Formats: sequence, C-alpha cells, structure tokens
Amino acid sequence: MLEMIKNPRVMTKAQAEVRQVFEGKGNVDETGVHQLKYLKCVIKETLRLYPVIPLLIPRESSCVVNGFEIPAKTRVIVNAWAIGRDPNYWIEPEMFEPERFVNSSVHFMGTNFEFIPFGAGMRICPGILFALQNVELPLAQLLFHFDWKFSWGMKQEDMDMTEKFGVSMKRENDLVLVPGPYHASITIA
Ligand code: HEM
Repeated sequence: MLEMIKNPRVMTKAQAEVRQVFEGKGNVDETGVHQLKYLKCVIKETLRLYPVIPLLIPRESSCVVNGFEIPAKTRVIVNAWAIGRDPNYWIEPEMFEPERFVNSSVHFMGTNFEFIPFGAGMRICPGILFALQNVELPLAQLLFHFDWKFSWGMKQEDMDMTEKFGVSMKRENDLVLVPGPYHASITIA
C-alpha cells in the first residue's frame, strides 16, 4: 500500500485490473484472484524490496560457494534484502517497478537465486501458497472497494520510510491512509 500510494501510476493500474476482473460482482472473492496478473507483480516487487525476513534463517552445512569451501558448523547468513537490490541482477534496483516481473519467468519459488524472499532449497518456506493467499485477497479487496489518499495534510515528501530493526521487517510507525468508498456496479444474472 505504501509503495502504491507513493507511485499513483501503479495504484491506478492495479486498481483498474481488480475492478475490471470483479466489476459486476460487487465483491472480490477467491474465484478471480488468479486473473490479477499485475497485482501479483506488485506483490513480487514488494517482496523484492522488502523481504519479510531480510536475513534468512542461519544454516550450518559444509559446501563450496564460488570456489570457497565453507566448513561444517560455519554459521552462514544469507542477506535476501541485499540480493533483491543487487544492481548486478536488477535494473534500477531501488525503483518500485512491478513491470519488471511482467512477462518475466523470475519467481520466488527458490530457483532464481536473485529473488529469494522465501529462501531456497530444502528449507524453503513451506507456507508460500498460504502466505500469498493471505496477501492477494485482502490487498485486492482494499483496492477494489476504496480509493486511497494520504492522511490529511500529509504529502509524498513527508512519507516516513523508517524500518524497525528485527528478525522480520516492519515499519517503525503505522501507515495512515484515508479510504474513500468506491461504488461498484453489480450485475444481477
Ligand atoms: C509473506 C509471508 C512469508 C514469508 C516472506 C516467509 C518467508 C520465510 C523464509 C525466508 C523462511 C526461511 C527459509 C530459509 O531459511 O531458507 C521461512 C521459513 C519457514 N516458513 Fe515462512 N514465510 C511466510 C509465511 C509463512 C506462513 C504463512 C507459514 C505457515 C503457514 C510459514 C512457515 C514457515 C516454516 C515452517 C518455515 C521453516 C522451514 C524450515 O526451516 O524447514 N511461512 N519463511
């Protein structure tokens, strides 16, 4: 929501998609969520810039990485946050640009090592599908039913991006936005 309110172009595009898919129904439900291709790109882009667990869970294993031998019992911590912003792999990495995932096969299922918000390999997050359902549906509902604005008196340049230090990445302060109702038309079959 934060990146979309900062980038009205993205908000408008995501909202248009959701409203186009669910117009006539008057509500968002699970049946049409698979059609929300752009919204899925928005979620991917969010996970690239803001991986929920920026430093993946430490693992111990003996292996060879780029010719460097990692002996058993070495504590290795993978920085998923830095990988998601690595300019060797991402064009303009600091930009919030969901279009980079449109027509791209890069996914977070653990085979594209430049994008690992859920980890990779044997210990990849087993909750990926459950997690996505719990993001896609509520986000689509928020976009379908409301037009969003900054809270009163706030401007784009006042946007507070401070993050809280911890195992999972959170905002330091709440994001306060003002919803305006959207009146969807309902088609009765
Ligand atoms: C957006 C939401 C979520 C994100 C970004 C996320 C991310 C992660 C990451 C990065 C790991 C560590 C993987 C590694 O060390 O390589 C992990 C592990 C794990 N996640 Fe998630 N997760 C999410 C939601 C969930 C949900 C909803 C569940 C359960 C219903 C879940 C269950 C687990 C479990 C059990 C592990 C440990 C797996 C293991 O060590 O073998 N996660 N998750």
